[in-house]
Amino acid sequence: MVEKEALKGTGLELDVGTAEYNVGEVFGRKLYQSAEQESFIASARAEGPETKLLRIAADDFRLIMASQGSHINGSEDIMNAELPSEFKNPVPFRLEDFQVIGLVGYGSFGKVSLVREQATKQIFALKEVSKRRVISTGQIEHIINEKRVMSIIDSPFCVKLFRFIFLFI
Ligand SMILES: Nc1ncnc2c1ncn2[C@@H]1O[C@H](COP(=O)(O)OP(=O)(O)OP(=O)(O)O)[C@@H](O)[C@H]1O
Repeated sequence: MVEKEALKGTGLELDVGTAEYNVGEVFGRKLYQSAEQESFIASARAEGPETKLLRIAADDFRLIMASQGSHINGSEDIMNAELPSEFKNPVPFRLEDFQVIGLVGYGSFGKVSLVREQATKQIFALKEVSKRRVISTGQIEHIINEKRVMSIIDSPFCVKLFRFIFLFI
C-alpha cells in the first residue's frame, strides 16, 4: 500500500511504500525517468546469505543507460530501437584490412583477437563466430540479439559492435 508523507522542511508530499524485488531487478529507474527527482528517497535492504545489493550513482546510471544522446532505458527500448544506419547498409570490409596483433581469448562460438586496422591504425577486438556452432547449439536467436544490443548500445562501460562480416568458409 502507498501512503503520502510530508518531507520535513521541503513542503513536498512523498509516496511512502515498500516493494520487493527479485535478483537482477533494478529499483530507482522511476526516479531516473521522473522529472521530480528531488522528491524521491529510497532505502534498500538485501536479504539472504547470498544476496548482493549493488548501488550505482545516478550519473553513472545515466551514462550506462542513455549515453551519448540515445534514450535507451531498458531492454524493451533496445529491442524496439532502430538499428544504426551502418547496420542497414553495412560498409564492406575484408579481413585482410586488419593485422592480427594477438589472441585475446576463446568463447563458446570461436576466438577473439586483438587487431589493428591497417589504414587507420585503430585497434579493435575481432570476434569470430562459427555459424555452424551457433546453429548446432540452438543459439541463433541469442546471437542475433547479442549483435543487435552490441550495435545499438553506446556506453563507455559496454563493448560496442562497430562492424560485422559474413564469411562462407
Ligand atoms: N571487446 C573485447 N575486448 C577485449 N577482450 C575481449 C573482447 N571480447 C571478448 N574478449 C575476450 O575474449 C573472450 C571470449 O569472448 P567471447 O565474447 O567470444 O565469449 P564469452 O563472452 O567469454 O562467452 P560466450 O561465448 O559464452 O558468450 C572473453 O572472455 C574475453 O576475455
